[in-house]
Amino acid sequence: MEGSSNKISATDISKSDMGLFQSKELYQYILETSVYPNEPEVLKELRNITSTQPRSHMLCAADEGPLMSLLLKLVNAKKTIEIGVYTGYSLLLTALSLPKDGKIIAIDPDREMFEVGLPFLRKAGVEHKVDFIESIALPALDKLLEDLSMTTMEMHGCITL
Ligand SMILES: C[S@@+](CC[C@H](N)C(=O)[O-])C[C@H]1O[C@@H](n2cnc3c(N)ncnc32)[C@H](O)[C@@H]1O
Repeated sequence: MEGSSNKISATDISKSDMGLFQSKELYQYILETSVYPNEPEVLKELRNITSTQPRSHMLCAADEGPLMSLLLKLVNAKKTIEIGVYTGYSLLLTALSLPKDGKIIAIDPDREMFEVGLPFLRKAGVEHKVDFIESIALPALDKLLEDLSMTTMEMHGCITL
């Protein structure tokens, strides 16, 4: 659609950030009347701490949380992989949305930022669901696949230990 009037120009960037709403006022209204009042306290605390950290623009938007949580519950997710943790807002949100025996493999090369959010995972009582891997994603995913095929071979009796 090159040249079409639907193309987003640099000056429209902030408008495009509003997604479907296309109005800062409406977006603000939805945040204040629906999103923030329903955001669990521990997520609110993590959001506030994260706003004092370097690169806090990377934090996931508050209105993405309820949608992610709904989708995780709809598909009855038990195991997830989080690629790109930062301080762990979406990680904590996922951990709160999974059942008690749910598991998350969380991958990020930046352990320092993960540790900013770790006390909030503990406070919410969901730390046991998270297995943090300090790495960039691709080699960590390759290793997970390798381990999975080893386990499958063991299950089928291809390897004797
Ligand atoms: C946009 S932030 C993630 C936001 C986070 N999900 C949240 O809810 O706040 C991106 C993160 O990806 C990490 N990252 C960058 N390159 C990566 C890679 N190749 N593999 C895994 N994580 C990576 C960065 O260290 C950073 O913490």
